[in-house]
Formats: sequence, structure tokens, C-alpha cells
Amino acid sequence: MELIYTEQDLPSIARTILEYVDTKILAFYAPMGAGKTTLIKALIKELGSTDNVSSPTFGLVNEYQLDNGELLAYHFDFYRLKDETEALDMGLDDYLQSNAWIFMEWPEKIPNLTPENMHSLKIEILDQKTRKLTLV
Ligand SMILES: Nc1ncnc2c1ncn2[C@@H]1O[C@H](COP(=O)(O)OP(=O)(O)OP(=O)(O)O)[C@@H](O)[C@H]1O
Repeated sequence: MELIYTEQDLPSIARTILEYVDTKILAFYAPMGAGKTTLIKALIKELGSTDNVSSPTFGLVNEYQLDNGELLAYHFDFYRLKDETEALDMGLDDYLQSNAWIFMEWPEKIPNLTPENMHSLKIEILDQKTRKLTLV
């Protein structure tokens, strides 16, 4: 699926993505500043959490909950990952088998990351305000 959007379209883009996907593991491939974190923020909100979403700065992963305390999602940013071993060491395989949503920024840092049940979202910058999303 391909979608072209600006920031004001994000709530409806998030809804469209959530209707399209049939698994909860989403990998975001995009250059710096394309809007990975911004899109994940819209998805978390659409999924019903009021948690603050920002790029994980410590320990590579953020955890989000629903307002009733239930675990909703894990948000990874692999940008600073040294190598794939570090991902295994942090227990990535266990996270992937959890029943939570999984949002991953910079998945290209883990070339062997190809779980069958993963959707890929590629974001391209068309101009300052406009992005093109390709979701498979
Ligand atoms: N259509 C759009 N969708 C998302 N962000 C947009 C859009 N148009 C402009 N922006 C701006 O682009 C920036 C995207 O920043 P964001 O941190 O989400 O990118 P990122 O891909 O997560 O970057 P990084 O890899 O550095 O973490 C924001 O400043 C946002 O306001």
C-alpha cells in the first residue's frame, strides 16, 4: 500500500495502517528526519495510549501502556546499536514473541531481522511537508 501524507493527515494515516496490518510487528525504514518517531506517536495515540512518545534514548527501547496499565507496545530505536549481537543480548527475540505491538526504528541495523510476521514501512521525503509511505 502507498500513501502520501502531511502531518495533519497523521491520525487518519495511523488508522489506515492499523486497519491494513495483520500482525503487530512493524519495522520503519526511513532516513533521518523522515518522521519515524512522529508516525509511531500517531499510532500509539490511535491505539489508545496517552503515553508520551519519544525516540528511546536509554537502553534502545521504550515501553508504552494503555491508560488502564496494560502493556501496549515496545518502541525500539536501533540507530546506536553496535552490532546484531547487542540486539540478541537485550533479548530482542523475547520482545518479538510478546503479544505487544513492536515498533522498530533503524531495523536495517539488524540485517538478519526478518521475522515472517513483520510488516515493513518505508517513508520517503517528497518535500518539507510531504511524505510517501510504502507499507508491505
Ligand atoms: N508528513 C510528515 N510526517 C511526519 N513528520 C513530518 C511531516 N512533515 C514534516 N515533518 C517533520 O519532520 C520531522 C520528523 O521528525 P522525526 O523525529 O519523527 O523523524 P525520525 O525519522 O524519527 O528521525 P530520526 O531518525 O532522527 O529519529 C518533524 O520535525 C516533523 O514535524
